[in-house]
Amino acid sequence: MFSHPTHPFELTIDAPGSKSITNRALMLAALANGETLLKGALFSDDSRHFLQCLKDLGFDVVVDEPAHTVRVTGLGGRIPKETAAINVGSAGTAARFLTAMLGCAKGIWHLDASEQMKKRPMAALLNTLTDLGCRIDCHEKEGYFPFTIYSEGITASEATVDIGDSSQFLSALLMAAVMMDHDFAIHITGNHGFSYIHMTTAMMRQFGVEISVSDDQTWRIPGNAAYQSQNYQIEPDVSAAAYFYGMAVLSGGNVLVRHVHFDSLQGDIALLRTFEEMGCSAEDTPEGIRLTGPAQGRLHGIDIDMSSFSDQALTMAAIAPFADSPTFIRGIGHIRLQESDRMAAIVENLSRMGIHAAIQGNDIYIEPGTPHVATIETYDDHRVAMAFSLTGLRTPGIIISNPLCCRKTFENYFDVLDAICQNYLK
Ligand SMILES: O=C(O)C1=C[C@@H](OP(=O)(O)O)[C@@H](O)[C@H](O)C1
Ligand SMILES: C=C(OP(=O)(O)O)C(=O)O
Repeated sequence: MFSHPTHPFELTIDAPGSKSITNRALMLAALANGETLLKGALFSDDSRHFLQCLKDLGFDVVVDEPAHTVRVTGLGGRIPKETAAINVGSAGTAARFLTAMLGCAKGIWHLDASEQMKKRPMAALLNTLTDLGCRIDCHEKEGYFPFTIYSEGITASEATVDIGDSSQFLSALLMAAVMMDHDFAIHITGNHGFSYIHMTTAMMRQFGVEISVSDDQTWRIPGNAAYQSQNYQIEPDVSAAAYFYGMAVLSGGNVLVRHVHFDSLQGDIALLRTFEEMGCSAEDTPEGIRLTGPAQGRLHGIDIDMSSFSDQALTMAAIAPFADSPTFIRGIGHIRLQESDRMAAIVENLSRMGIHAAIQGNDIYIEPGTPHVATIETYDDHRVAMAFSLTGLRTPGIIISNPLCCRKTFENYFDVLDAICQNYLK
């Protein structure tokens, strides 16, 4: 439950390590040859599952949580065990990346997941791996977790994958393709934002593998490619930082999140440019970006394609009612397939607060208004919980049901929020 800020926020704060970068770096480190030290790693349910999966596959992984580091000893593309059972929890990244990695490795692999992840799409990736020669037995429902992969390794030289449901399918295959010792090409079908694919190729480059792309349609990975072990600094999570920046937007104050910069690998950084268009100002200082919110009543609605930073659709939806004109969030149809049906979660929770919002195909329309007190149904979705905590800053008394679901990517978000609020709320 929240109450009204008494004065604008003036905040300098740290965000946890990036989930997307941590889980990519874990995969790249495991496939590199030798010891990689990851600094600034995230420790949350998603990365804890990835770490446990690597251990269950036999990798030597040493975690130092207080130091935010992980040491991974990679075996140059080899998996230590020939058969293993892993559980990816609710992490889409672990689910997709490790499925591709094991599909490329000779062995028998049993993969299980949380009840939430069992409902999320895997079929496009499983179809591609089947086309490449793997046998995959799904144990509950065709195209979903849990399943067993029987792989003899991959000898084919090209594959096609449909990324309409998730760009993680392509990211997974790109990173895993380095395990093959021949040239490999991946073609895509389906539409999806490319920001996370660009993150993948940028990180592959940082780990020493250069791949070529034709028209964002075909990716070629050279047969002699190999990841290099190294010391690697993980960026803070911009998707998590967005909730702190949202506090500046709604309180009219300013918030600086340390080490967040506009040259981030993370596409969600585009949210800050969007906030600028809505009336905020952003300054990239050596310490991090400082966002200053507009004076009360000066926040403008926006018509914005968020397909390449759709994790922030919920943040935008929580803020949009306070704008002086309607907001259109476009190109986000795929968020129906994430931790919850996020389009439905937006409309349902806004209407509980008396705000008119409507789904129009792949877009959402939100009218300005004054949200009233309501209980937010989180559907066990961390972003629903964290995003609507922002609405609570302007609508005292909002209740977030099951706030602990934030543990997926930001374990102590509500403790941090509480500590912030002590200074600003009456
Ligand atoms: O590759 C990644 O790290 C991610 C890709 C996106 O998922 P989709 O590609 O399924 O939209 C994003 O929503 C998710 O939080 C992280
Ligand atoms: C969609 C998300 O996660 P995942 O990596 O499980 O797809 C998310 O973090 O908003």
